[in-house]
Amino acid sequence: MSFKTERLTWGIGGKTVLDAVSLEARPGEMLGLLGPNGSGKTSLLRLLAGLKQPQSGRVLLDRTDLRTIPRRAVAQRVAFVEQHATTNANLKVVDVVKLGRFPHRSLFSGWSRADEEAVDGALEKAGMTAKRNDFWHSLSGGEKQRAHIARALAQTPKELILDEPTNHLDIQHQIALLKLVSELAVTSITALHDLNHAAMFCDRLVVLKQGRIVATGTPGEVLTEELLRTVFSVEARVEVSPHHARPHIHYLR
Ligand SMILES: Nc1ncnc2c1ncn2[C@@H]1O[C@H](COP(=O)(O)OP(=O)(O)OP(=O)(O)O)[C@@H](O)[C@H]1O
Repeated sequence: MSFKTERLTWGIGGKTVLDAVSLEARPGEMLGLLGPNGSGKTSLLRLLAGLKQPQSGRVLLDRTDLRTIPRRAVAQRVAFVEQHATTNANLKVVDVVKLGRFPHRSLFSGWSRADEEAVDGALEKAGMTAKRNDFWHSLSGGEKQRAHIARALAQTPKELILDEPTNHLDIQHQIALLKLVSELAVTSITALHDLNHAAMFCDRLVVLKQGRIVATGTPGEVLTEELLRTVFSVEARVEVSPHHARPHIHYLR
């Protein structure tokens, strides 16, 4: 087991945003989190990362209640790239990525070869090696997003939480990022809006509607024409792609 939630409930201002959400991310899988705008994806990811506390229910990390695990121990294994991640200081890209090593370092340890290798590897995987010495403010939106991904990878997490990570990325980098995440030896939970990308790369999908899970399973099990109509309010035809054998959605005009 990796992440598991048990009847997680959270709300704000009298509104229930997440209603008894129970899910499990299996070790090593890429779990896609889908749902229309406002369905609760970001709220759920923030609960999983321990940035919000549930009003009832709990998050388990390898069978241990997340609330009982020290923050530093969580940070050593869980990396989270938020939807609107910002970095204010005008640091170089490499310095931002180095921040990912922070949870692994003690007060007395120097910068190690392992730290250096983690940073170099993360920059490479995120396609940011050529920009390592560029200043943050000189980056495009997509490059900033990739630098945040690199920082998360430098953390060498066992669990990776990504909130719409392909936002701002051109199509080449969207595909490259999703392929990278699907091939990493980590458990990942990724909120996505592009259902065809989710179908292509995720092992399993969880679909939220108004804070409740309405479907869980493989892309082939979940992405039905009926679900597209009732959850996403679109008419579509779903075929098995002859190219990658996953569902492919044709939206109808
Ligand atoms: N801090 C907050 N204050 C008020 N309302 C909030 C807060 N956080 C979440 N909500 C509300 O909870 C609902 C779910 O929001 P959330 O951001 O989790 O949805 P989402 O599925 O990630 O949406 P999107 O696809 O648009 O990013 C929304 O109606 C949102 O307005």
